[in-house]
Amino acid sequence: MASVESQQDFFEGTEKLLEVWFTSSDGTDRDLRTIERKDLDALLKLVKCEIISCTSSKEMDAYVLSESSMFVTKDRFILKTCGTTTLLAAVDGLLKLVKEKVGYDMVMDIFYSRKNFSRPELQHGVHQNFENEVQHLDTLFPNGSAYTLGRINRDCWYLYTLDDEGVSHPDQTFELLMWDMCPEKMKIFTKEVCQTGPEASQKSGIVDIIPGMKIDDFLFEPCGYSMNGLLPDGCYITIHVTPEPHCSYVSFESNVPQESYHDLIEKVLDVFRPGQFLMTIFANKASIARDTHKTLENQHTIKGYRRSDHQMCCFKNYTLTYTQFKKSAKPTQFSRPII
Ligand SMILES: C[S@+](CC[C@H](N)C(=O)[O-])C[C@H]1O[C@@H](n2cnc3c(N)ncnc32)[C@H](O)[C@@H]1O
Repeated sequence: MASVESQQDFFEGTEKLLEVWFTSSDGTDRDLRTIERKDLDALLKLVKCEIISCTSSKEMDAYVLSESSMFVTKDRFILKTCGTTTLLAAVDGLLKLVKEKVGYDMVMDIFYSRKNFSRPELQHGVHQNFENEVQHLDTLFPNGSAYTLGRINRDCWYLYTLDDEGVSHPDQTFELLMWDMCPEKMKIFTKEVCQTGPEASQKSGIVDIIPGMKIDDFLFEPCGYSMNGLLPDGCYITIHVTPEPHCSYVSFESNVPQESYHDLIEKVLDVFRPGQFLMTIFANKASIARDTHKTLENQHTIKGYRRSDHQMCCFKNYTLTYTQFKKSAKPTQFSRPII
């Protein structure tokens, strides 16, 4: 069996994340889950990934993919893919498929986002830079808006959205993207330490992040881990781990509504112990998370981490907080000698 250290191939853990909300002009009741499996497989072929497994709750079908995850509800489609997948190659096909097979004729809202890649030159087509991704999306959505948050010469996060009135019922998305991971924690997500996804979920403490989840987890050979966790009322969490020390990365995403994400953040940090992380919280006006940005504004430290960046954006219907933290072991040097 190859060891993790010997696997020197670079893997881009950073995901491309697409969320599309659909509606119909005639108000008829429709359901994206009526799309047939063969059509989903064909769509994912365009992205260069495939379905590994599927679990369902009353409100959603959740798929673990060879490169991350996909979630399908009545009116929302989420596709999250990592590596060198070509996610945006599927958007046009998705819109046509949904119109033809489901009958939705309108996009209510779209969110495309990602962190900056470690090795953008390895990406294919439009994914090598955000400007090209935006140009591509602009051909499909005449009213799209594109943003960059964070430091454009360091770590940043890109967003494309419609900035319309959009989704009116409570909606929120919380993401923690982590890198420079603790090597000991990462070992758990290798076949040297665990044999299966469930063993890795148990040993790492992932099962305890939110008790009572219906978990679908997978441990890759020789390393790498993906999971979807389903909760009541259409809530989910999804976690993806790239444990290779030279490119370690973990993502956590959830739509659980919380007035404060403080406890959840601490639990996730305890499980993974990243060197650095960035966090985004989207909440619309109807969400109980709509005021989290107020608490986060004054939060300069979290459990041994110090804030390095913080921004807040107000869209028509959503507020978005972007914030970045680093392990605060070394004091920050405020001045530099002139050389
Ligand atoms: C699919 S997973 C999770 C990726 C995720 N976006 C993340 O947060 O890191 C990627 C990890 O699994 C490993 N892996 C092993 N076999 C793989 C395969 N067939 N496809 C994708 N990743 C694989 C990669 O080397 C990497 O460590």
